[in-house]
Amino acid sequence: TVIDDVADLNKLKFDYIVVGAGTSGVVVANRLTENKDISVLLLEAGGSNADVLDIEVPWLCLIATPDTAQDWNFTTTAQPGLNGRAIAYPRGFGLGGSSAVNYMIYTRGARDDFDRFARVTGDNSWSWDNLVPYMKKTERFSPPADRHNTTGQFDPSVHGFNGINTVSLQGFPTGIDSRVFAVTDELAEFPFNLDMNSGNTIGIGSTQVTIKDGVRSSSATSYLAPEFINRPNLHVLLNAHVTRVLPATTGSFRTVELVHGSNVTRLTVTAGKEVVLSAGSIGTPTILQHSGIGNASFLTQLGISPLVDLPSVGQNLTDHVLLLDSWFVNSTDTIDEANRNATLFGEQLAQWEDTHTGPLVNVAGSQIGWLRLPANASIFERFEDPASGPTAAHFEILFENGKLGPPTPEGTSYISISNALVAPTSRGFVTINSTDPLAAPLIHPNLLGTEVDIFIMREALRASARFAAAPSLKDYIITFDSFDPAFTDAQLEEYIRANSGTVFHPVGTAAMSAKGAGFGVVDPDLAVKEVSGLRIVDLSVLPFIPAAHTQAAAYIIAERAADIIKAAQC
Ligand SMILES: Cc1cc2nc3c(=O)[nH]c(=O)nc-3n(C[C@H](O)[C@H](O)[C@H](O)COP(=O)(O)OP(=O)(O)OC[C@H]3O[C@@H](n4cnc5c(N)ncnc54)[C@H](O)[C@@H]3O)c2cc1C
Repeated sequence: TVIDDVADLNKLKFDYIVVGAGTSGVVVANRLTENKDISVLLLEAGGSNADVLDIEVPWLCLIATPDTAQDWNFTTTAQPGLNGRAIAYPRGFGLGGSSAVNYMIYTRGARDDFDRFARVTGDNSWSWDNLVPYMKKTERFSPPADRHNTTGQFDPSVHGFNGINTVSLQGFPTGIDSRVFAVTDELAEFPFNLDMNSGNTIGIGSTQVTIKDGVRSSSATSYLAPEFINRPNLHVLLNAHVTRVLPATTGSFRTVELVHGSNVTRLTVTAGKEVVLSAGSIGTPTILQHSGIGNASFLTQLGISPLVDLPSVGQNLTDHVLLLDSWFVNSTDTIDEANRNATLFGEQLAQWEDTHTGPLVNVAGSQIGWLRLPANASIFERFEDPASGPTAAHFEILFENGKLGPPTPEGTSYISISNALVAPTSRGFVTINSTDPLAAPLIHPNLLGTEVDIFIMREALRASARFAAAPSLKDYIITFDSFDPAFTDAQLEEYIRANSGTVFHPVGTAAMSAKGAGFGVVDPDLAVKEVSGLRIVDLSVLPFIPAAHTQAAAYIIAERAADIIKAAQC
């Protein structure tokens, strides 16, 4: 039930307060309110996001951020690894959080990623095998928008078909599909992978997406569908920017302070049992630091009384790096024409509005793949392999039937063969910079901050160039557009630093560690160390970044967290 009058906050009692109605927070609020005797208040800084076309139409995700009403509109600090550029750092603002603005690619990650979580936290319940039930529980694997025959495009045995969030395959064929798959037969370094969500990610396969019948499926449209949001024991307050958590009694942080809408008066509300922070990898450490939970000497310098000295808060920010690359092709059957021809695009949008079919039901990335450096790569002579294990990639390769970005000149057509660095060794931070809790924090993802990261990116581009030279693409690709495959190491590095950005996957800023470890922010049960009444459930808790697009991890962790919280009720 959406609370219309903020004065009602005083009249109601809440067992739990969940801060942030994003990907993870909504899952927790949904699962806890399955028990009608449990009352939950879900607080979201943004609005409802209902009926926003750029959110609903899959292809339009490309313009849903940055600099929009459903984005926090953050900017990073100047990034040394990007030649000093500061870049936009989108985060979803409003119901669904980042799941309402993301690009919908759905990848769980590698078996080794989760097994590493189990290893570093000393808690085997975070292992892949123990999380598979939650992977299936969240997922309703469904037919694609065009109802095409999906045999041979995924492995049904690894999926869930009765969950809440829809996962499907892309729903419109593209002109490059058969060529990309043909290359997996031609070049051994690019194997075919029937289902990258099986635990073994390595290889190239069909992209799985959170799209239901041609429309985005976010945590807001799935876990907050009418039958859930209308539960009498689930109370949702929109436009509620949480400023701090406060100790209700010494050490028990069950009180939340917030401002509502444009009213600057700070309100407080107290949970009977627990507060769950699900404000994401930027929001959660920001709230903690304003609350005096963080590096005590840093907070003192800033003028905030430290209440709990947890120096890991806001540290360990880890993100993936994306570089879009294109090649000229001799076809007109690409997205480039609709990108520059308003009439054609209008027809596609009309088709989507009529039937939720057509090219706009797709998202960028007709196929994706996950690849590793060779075991004898020279970088491993001096540095440890940063990947979690053999099922996890060092870099991703993403294909699209045309060039992404602004319209291209008349008569030009492209294929994109892009790359992401998915085993980064760089670590950055999120820190507050002012005592004003409404001020944006400093965000330093430290993209391409290490020699290992630039090495992996260079080799990823070289792999893309080898892909582009495969027999099935030889007559299709005319020449390079973005970078010359003959570039030297130095030229490639210069090109990468000048053109890379984020894949929007920040994690790790309130990381889990073993109970009693002298670092980290939460224990393996996601309870904040050294306090009571406060848990964190969002991607800030990940100690390492999975080699995958990260939304699936948010759903999986939140499903398990809900069970942890329920078990603690008794
Ligand atoms: C543009 C973009 C594209 C992406 N593409 C993909 C993709 O294709 N595939 C994929 O897997 N992942 C993708 N991601 C990443 C993925 O969406 C996120 O990793 C994931 O959704 C994060 O979940 P979360 O629960 O940690 O945080 P979020 O979903 O961001 O939720 C945090 C919520 O907390 C709210 N909040 C924050 N601070 C406060 C406060 N002080 N008070 C009240 N509320 C607050 C926010 O408004 C938000 O609703 C993308 C992300 C973006 C931004």
